[in-house]
Amino acid sequence: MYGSVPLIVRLLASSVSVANRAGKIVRDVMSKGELGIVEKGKDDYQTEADRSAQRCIVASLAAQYPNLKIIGEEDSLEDEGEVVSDWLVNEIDKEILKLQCPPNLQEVKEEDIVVWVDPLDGTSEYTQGALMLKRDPWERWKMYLTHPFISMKWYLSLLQNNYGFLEHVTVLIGIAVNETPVAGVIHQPYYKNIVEGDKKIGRTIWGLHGVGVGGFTPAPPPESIVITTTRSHSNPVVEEALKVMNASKVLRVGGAGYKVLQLLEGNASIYVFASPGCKKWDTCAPEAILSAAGGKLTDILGNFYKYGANVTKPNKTGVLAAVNNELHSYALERIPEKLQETLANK
Ligand SMILES: Nc1ncnc2c1ncn2[C@@H]1O[C@H](COP(=O)(O)O)[C@@H](O)[C@H]1OP(=O)(O)O
Ligand SMILES: [Mg+2]
Repeated sequence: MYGSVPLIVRLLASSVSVANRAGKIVRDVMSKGELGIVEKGKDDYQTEADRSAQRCIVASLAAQYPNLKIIGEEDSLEDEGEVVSDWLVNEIDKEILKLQCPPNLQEVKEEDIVVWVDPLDGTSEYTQGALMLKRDPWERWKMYLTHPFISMKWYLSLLQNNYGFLEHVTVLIGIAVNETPVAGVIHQPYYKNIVEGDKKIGRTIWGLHGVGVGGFTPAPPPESIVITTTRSHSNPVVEEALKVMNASKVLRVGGAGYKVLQLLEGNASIYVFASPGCKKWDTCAPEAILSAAGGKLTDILGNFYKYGANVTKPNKTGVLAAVNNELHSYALERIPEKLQETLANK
């Protein structure tokens, strides 16, 4: 039906609609209250929301674009469980379809593309948010006792943080062409919005190389250096890389998607994470959107990651990102060589 629209624009338009549906699944699982938390590895968890949202995204895109290579965080699920028809999205965002495709992307074919999917980035923030949504203190305490990974100190800090960090949760769909992220979607299921006077929940941010970004209002970086980094996966090397930045403030937030939003919305200047842990599905969509806005996302050594179908999944050498080249160079120059070597040899 939209065959005259170049593939990359159609795929981005479909991804926006699919991410919106996945975001609703994420909220529905939370409302039902049964998260079904499974421990995948150290500090690495999966919930019913991750599983269901991934099924929705992968099945919906595969049905419309059968020759795409799609790689998702929860790929071991591929053949398990049915995809209810209500999760199969065939709508396509009409506003995105109107975008003018840049000449260098007009001939892209499905075979040139890898789609990287993180159905729920910020799983720690999601599960801790669920805990904090239990308004009845006794119910909350009971859930805390069965929750896998929160220390008492952290529990108390969550209580002080106005019931958690659900805005940090995102759904990420990144589109890489010939190994480079060129388009992407970051959906925030818990973003609180006012649209034409009505309260709305959720928003969807997109980016396309050569076109730009949409779904939010970009803002220039803060006047002094503000760093954004992990709140749940820190270690001494991560802290060392923060110290050398000479920052006026450090924003510790969850998820790679939400950290890149901090850069795009002018709340932070640089995203620094000097550790393995992030994977290609965490950074593909954020990198595509950031670079469409004129920014740069690399590893801690200043090298771009590649997003082809056969690359290794972990971003072993960390993340360094900024809204412009100048801030990226500022940060890169400050990372000690020794620290770069430590990560490169991990
Ligand atoms: N040590 C780790 N183990 C598992 N996932 C990690 C680790 N470090 C980072 N991540 C993933 O990278 C994202 C950004 O990290 P952080 O929030 O710590 O800055 C996280 O949301 C998490 O993705 P996910 O939540 O999808 O599992
Ligand atoms: Mg993630």
